Amino acid sequence: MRRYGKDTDEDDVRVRPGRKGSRPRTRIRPKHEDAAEGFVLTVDRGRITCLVAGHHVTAMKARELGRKGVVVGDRVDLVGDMSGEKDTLARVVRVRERDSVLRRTADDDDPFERVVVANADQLAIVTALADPEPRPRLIDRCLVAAYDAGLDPLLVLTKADLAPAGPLLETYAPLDVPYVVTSREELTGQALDEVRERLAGRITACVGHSGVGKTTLVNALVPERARATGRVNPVTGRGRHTTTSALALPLPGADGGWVIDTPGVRSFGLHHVDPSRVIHAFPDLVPGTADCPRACSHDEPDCALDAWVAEGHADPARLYSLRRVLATRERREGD
Ligand SMILES: Nc1nc2c(ncn2[C@@H]2O[C@H](COP(=O)(O)OP(=O)(O)OP(=O)(O)O)[C@@H](O)[C@H]2O)c(=O)[nH]1
Ligand SMILES: [Zn+2]
Repeated sequence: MRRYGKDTDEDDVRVRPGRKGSRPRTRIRPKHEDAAEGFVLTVDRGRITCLVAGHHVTAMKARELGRKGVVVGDRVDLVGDMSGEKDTLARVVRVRERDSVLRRTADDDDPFERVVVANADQLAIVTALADPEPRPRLIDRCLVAAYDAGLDPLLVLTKADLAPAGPLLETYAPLDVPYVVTSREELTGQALDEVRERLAGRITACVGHSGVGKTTLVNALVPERARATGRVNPVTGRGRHTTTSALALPLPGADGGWVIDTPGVRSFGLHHVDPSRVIHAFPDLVPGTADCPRACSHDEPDCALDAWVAEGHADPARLYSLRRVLATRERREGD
């Protein structure tokens, strides 16, 4: 049977002369069953670089995705030109369900959330011990963001050649946050191995204030980075203050894993954070909230935790630390 027989009203179809090989458009949208799976490495001005079957493919968002964002760490389905050759573009047609979302707002009054990274399971909070001076409130805010997103925090204290780590670590001891201390000189030796161990097999987002040595650290972890960045983002020289968009880099080694470098943050807005999720990062204190008033922020006079801790059920330093990180949700000058 001929599909476009003369006896149908196809006569009404005007075929433009000179358009060889043009076919009438089908109204049925393809279901993209043949879509390939990709992992988003970076997003730069609408260009999405994905890892697809071992090579880099540049893609755009398909219109059917609407306003749904695509961020680094997303697992996506792609169709179109998957050759990865220069000037080719594929289309991202689906974003798979995310295991986690790390969000931030530009500041606390800003209701507009930005998803920074998807699917990470660890947040490395990179802080220099000097130059720039450590900012405990920024660390606390990153901790809250990690707790809220369900990521395991990891403190990475850099520039140990400039100042000792002791005082800062004392502040964080009651929080039981794992940490590593590094300095540039050690980035070939044991400190680096320690970082590697912590990162192996995981998807780790790195955040930190600009200039703390995040890029230096990531470059040490991923020696092929220069090549990788050259391929992913030729514009970026990756010198000082040049990290402009988040970038996922594969960790060498048998366990694999990803490290995601993010642009330096000056602040970490926490408009979106729900205190009832933060308490779950303090499982030892959770039983003490049984008698709290409804929707207790655990940072208010009626909070039942004070009495419970006073009865000896938990270390007061833990409650103090919870309160301290919760208090960082309130904005202060310089955050
Ligand atoms: N003394 C000392 N300097 C370091 C160390 N690590 C990095 N630096 C220096 O600190 C400066 C900033 O390092 P980067 O790695 O570019 O910092 P960054 O955090 O990636 O900065 P952004 O790209 O702005 O986010 C550079 O001049 C580094 O050479 C260290 O362990 N000790
Ligand atoms: Zn409470």
